[in-house]
Amino acid sequence: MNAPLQSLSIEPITAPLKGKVVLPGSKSVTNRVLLLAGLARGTSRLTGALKSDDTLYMAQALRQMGVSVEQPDATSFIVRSTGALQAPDAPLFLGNAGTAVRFLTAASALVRGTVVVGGDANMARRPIAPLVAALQRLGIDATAPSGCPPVTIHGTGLLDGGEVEIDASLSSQYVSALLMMAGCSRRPVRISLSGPHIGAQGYIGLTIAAMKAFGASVASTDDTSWTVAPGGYTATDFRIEPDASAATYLWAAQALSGGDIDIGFPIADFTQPDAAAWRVIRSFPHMPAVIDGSQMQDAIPTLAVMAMFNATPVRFVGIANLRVKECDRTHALATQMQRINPGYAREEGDDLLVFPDPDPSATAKNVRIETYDDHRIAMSFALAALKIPGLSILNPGCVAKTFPAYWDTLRALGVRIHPGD
Ligand SMILES: O=C(O)C1=C[C@@H](OP(=O)(O)O)[C@@H](O)[C@H](O)C1
Ligand SMILES: C=C(OP(=O)(O)O)C(=O)O
Repeated sequence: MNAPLQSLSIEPITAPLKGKVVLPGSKSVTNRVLLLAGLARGTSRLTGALKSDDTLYMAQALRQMGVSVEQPDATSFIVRSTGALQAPDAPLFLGNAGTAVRFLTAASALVRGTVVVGGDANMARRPIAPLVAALQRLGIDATAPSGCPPVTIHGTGLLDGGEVEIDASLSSQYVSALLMMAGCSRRPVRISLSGPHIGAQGYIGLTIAAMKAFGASVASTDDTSWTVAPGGYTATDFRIEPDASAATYLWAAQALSGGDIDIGFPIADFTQPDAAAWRVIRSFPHMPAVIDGSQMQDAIPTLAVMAMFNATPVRFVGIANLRVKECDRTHALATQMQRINPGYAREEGDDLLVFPDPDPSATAKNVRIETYDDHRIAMSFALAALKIPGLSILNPGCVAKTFPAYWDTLRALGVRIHPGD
């Protein structure tokens, strides 16, 4: 086996980037429909799916719980299930996949027996206490002593229903997890928000749409409470749309290079929240002075790196929970920008301020960008390397979390990328 690459060095582009790319399937949708298919009795064919660390961890966990998950080709899963998840005989290891950990923590309440849900060292620092507390309020025996994974759930195989409040200000995934679990309850479940706000509301819409495709019924009067009817899920065939967060890197590469990149999917057809980033990217090099990232959080690394080349400074607000993603993204972005040029960025409370350099090509430095095992830090700083000479990206393999073909996709557009030391 080859040792993982230490770094990739990227040459600045000398011409606009042009061409057609194939985007990976949506991580968010793939992990929702994998779980829903696992909770549905019968056979579901999922096409357009993402095959990456995050979704393969989900698929493997479902197999451990008695679901058959086959991979007939590079973008499909065939899921066969009895509709009931069984207790696995070993802990579920889910890497740093937030969706898989949160969704399976709640779904494990439907299992008769014990499930331990955990991941890697980074995941062991990502908060899950609000979700565990909500499960406890529903009468489920769930514990996470550190407030982060691993979580141990002792289920009875039956969920009674009821009402539960949850503070989802740290992660909307807690609500999505409860909603999907609630579809398999014996009586209706009402979920309402107790916290001041929810990070990315659009992800709740994505969850409800996927649940409805699998036959569930969800009612909501506003954006703060939902009632899920009992009845379980019906197996179905589902076409997964491309990943909007992945699209942001290509949109940015197009804007930064003045190029023309065809992502093969109409922007208006995306249902994921990060598609909203397109409007900001399109405004480059006149991005707004203040960008609210609350509803497009995964696009912020892309937008922040673009802001290094904007005509005017940009302040990113509404990004407090970027600090509890794969790494503290606000700190990672500021620190790596400052290593390129100390004046590039500043953290102010939870805001990130980016100050463009009027002549970035003169910034030539030999900077090896630390990526903190975070795919989005690696993918976004690759965009900076298109403009600034001398940058290399450490641990480039971390893009496998959601976009394993990222480097090949850039190469196919003409970007010159070489193994570093
Ligand atoms: O529900 C989802 O699919 C996601 C929700 C967001 O996380 P939070 O809800 O934790 O902010 C996002 O950052 C993540 O990549 C995917
Ligand atoms: C935050 C992310 O992932 P997750 O929470 O699903 O691990 C992401 O993909 O940017």
